[in-house]
Parts: sequence; structure tokens; C-alpha cells
Amino acid sequence: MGETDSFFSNKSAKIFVAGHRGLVGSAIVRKLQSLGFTNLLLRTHADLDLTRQSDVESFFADEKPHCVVLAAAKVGGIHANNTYPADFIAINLQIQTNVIDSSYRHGVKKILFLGSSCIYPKFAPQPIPENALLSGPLEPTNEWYAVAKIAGIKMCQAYRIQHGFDAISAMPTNLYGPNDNFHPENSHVLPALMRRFHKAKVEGAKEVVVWGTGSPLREFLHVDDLADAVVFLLGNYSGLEHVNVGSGKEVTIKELAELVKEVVGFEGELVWDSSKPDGTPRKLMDSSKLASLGWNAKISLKDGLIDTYKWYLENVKQ
Ligand SMILES: NC(=O)C1=CN([C@@H]2O[C@H](COP(=O)(O)OP(=O)(O)OC[C@H]3O[C@@H](n4cnc5c(N)ncnc54)[C@H](OP(=O)(O)O)[C@@H]3O)[C@@H](O)[C@H]2O)C=CC1
Ligand SMILES: C[C@H]1O[C@H](OP(=O)(O)OP(=O)(O)OC[C@H]2O[C@@H](n3cnc4c(=O)[nH]c(N)nc43)[C@H](O)[C@@H]2O)[C@@H](O)[C@@H](O)C1=O
Repeated sequence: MGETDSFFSNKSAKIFVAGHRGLVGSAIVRKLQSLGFTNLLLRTHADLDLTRQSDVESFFADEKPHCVVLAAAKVGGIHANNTYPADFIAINLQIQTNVIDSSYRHGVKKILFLGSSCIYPKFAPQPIPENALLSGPLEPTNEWYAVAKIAGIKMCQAYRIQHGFDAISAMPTNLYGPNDNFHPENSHVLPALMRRFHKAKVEGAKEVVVWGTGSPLREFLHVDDLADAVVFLLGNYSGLEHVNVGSGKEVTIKELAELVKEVVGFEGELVWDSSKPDGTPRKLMDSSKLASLGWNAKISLKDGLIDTYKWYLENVKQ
């Protein structure tokens, strides 16, 4: 595998999607199923804790998957990253080390590791090219998570160089969509605001508090676009360097808040809580490498928000 279209021609290949109930994993499962893949290997966190090295080892020895997508991780927004640094570095290092190493030793033909745009320096050139990695200091609110993710990229590269193992890494920008985490404090900004505006609308509140100053810029990508890109990379990319996956469009947090407010239909005011951190001022990725391979995002932020709010109303306990 690794050569163009051999991935797509074997629809019965056993593919382990780690983290299949999360935002990203569930979208990848939907995408693979829609393409006719019939042999997906799925384990909940309760069935298989990926931080446990011997359990992961036994699982790979028994199941011998053909291909692995690593979408299991300790994930959260700015507050969670800033509050639980030990969890973010330790759990992520454990999961990715166990899964990448067991994949190599049990004959997996290809693995895709998911990192994040927070791997780049706080003041990286914008849009951020792949080669900005390790060129400056990280954003302090998420440096622990970023260090783990950088180690994952480097582990994939090291296994490719030393063992010829077909391990690739994709770096998505900020994601959103069905099965996101809508926790009031620990989630990312988009689901946090959707939940807060919805609650305010239902309760007839006059104001909604939004964190920070509203000036940071963020790039958002619908998770169905990300899943499409992940499957595209599995079929079309076998390089050493990680690949950025973004929409190429950025908005300020203030613009995002106004858009979520409009989609949800909240009619009150926004109040900014500047005691909360802004995080990195800007992180627009340069996704021209992926574009040159033949992939581009399709879902606009407005359409994606409408789709996600519909999903929220139908699936999240109000
Ligand atoms: N969301 C985003 O904006 C972005 C995400 N990414 C990356 O995408 C990947 C997936 O993120 P996302 O889908 O958002 O995260 P989610 O939190 O939605 O999903 C993560 C999944 O991993 C599982 N998991 C966590 N710990 C373990 C463990 N010890 N053993 C087994 N399973 C475990 C979770 O199960 P459980 O809930 O039961 O613990 C959950 O199903 C991550 O690598 C993340 O860094 C990258 C950029 C942006
Ligand atoms: C994907 C990426 O996500 C994280 O980085 P982040 O982009 O800073 O994440 P965020 O979505 O939590 O915040 C974006 C911006 O939005 C503002 N903001 C306003 N109001 C709320 C709010 O209510 N909740 C949150 N979370 N943020 C809010 C917030 O103050 C910040 O300015 C990384 O830790 C790391 O996990 C990572 O890789």
C-alpha cells in the first residue's frame, strides 16, 4: 500500500480506526463506510485503553490490522489544555507510542497519525508552511499537547527512515462537526459557543459571555472535509513530511461568535471576558502542499455551522 489507488481497491482490508466515537474518528468511519470499506476494526476506550502497552500489544498481535488511523487522543480546548498539562502530554505520548510501535511490529502496511496546528510556533509565519515546525517557541497554553504531537510526527519519520514503515502524519486545523465535545469549559470554542448561545436562547437570557478579547484569528474545517482528506492521504501520500489540512479561510473569534449567534438564533448581546486567555494570536495553515496533491476543502463555515447545529439539536441532551 502507499501507491496510488491500491488503498481504494481493497475494500475488505482490515482498518483500525482508533478513537472511532470521537469527532474525527466517527467522521472517518462514516467516510470509509460510504466508500464501501467493510472490515473496520473498532474498539471503545472501555474495551481497549490505548495507554496500556501490553493490552495494545496483544490487540495488534491478535487482530493484525492492515491499516491504522490514529484518531484516539486526549483532546480539549484552551482551558483544558492549560489546566491539565500532565494529562495532555502523558496520555498522548502513551497512546501514540503504543499504537505506532505495535503497528510497525505487527505488520501494519500503513498508519496515519493525526497531529494538530498547535505544533507550530506561536509566532510562525502566516500562512504556516509545514517547514515552520520547530522554528520557534510554542504557544504556552498548549505546549504540552504540542510537544506530544511533535513527538508523534517525529516517531512516524524515524520509523520510516529506520524501518521503511509507511507512517504518515496529517496536521488538521481547528475542527468542528457532529460528535464534537460540547462540554461548557473543556471543549473548543465553536461547540462551547453553540451550546452557550442555545442555552441563552432557550432561557431568554440577555447576554452571553465569550472568552478573551475576540481578536484571535482561527481557521475552521468541518470534520467531514477532514475525513475526506485523511482518506485521500491514505490513498495518495507516502512522504516523510507531515501534511497540513486546512480550509484556507480564517475568522476572528468575534466574527465566529457573531456567526454562531446568528445560526443558533440568539438575539442578545455578547460580553467579553478578557480574564480568559486568547491563546495564539493567529494560526492559518498553508495547505498548498495538500492542494498540489489534488485535495481541497468543500464545506463553508456557514453551511458547516448550520449542519452542526441541526446535529446538536437532534443528538445532544438539552
Ligand atoms: N478537535 C479538533 O479541533 C482537532 C483535533 N485534532 C486531532 O484529531 C484527533 C481526534 O480528535 P477529536 O476527534 O477531536 O477528539 P475526541 O475527544 O472527540 O475523540 C478522541 C477519541 O479518543 C478516545 N480515547 C481517548 N483516550 C483513549 C484511550 N486511552 N484509549 C482509547 N481511546 C481513547 C476517546 O474515547 P473516550 O471519549 O471514551 O475517552 C475518543 O473517542 C486527535 O489526535 C486530535 O489531536 C487535530 C486538530 C484539531
Ligand atoms: C485545535 C486546537 O485547540 C486549542 O487551541 P485554540 O485554538 O486556542 O482553542 P479553543 O478552540 O479552545 O479557543 C480558540 C479561541 O476562542 C476563544 N474562546 C472564546 N470563547 C470560548 C469558549 O467558550 N471556549 C473556548 N474553548 N474558547 C473560547 C479562546 O479564548 C481562544 O482565543 C489547543 O489548546 C489545542 O487543543 C489545539 O490543537
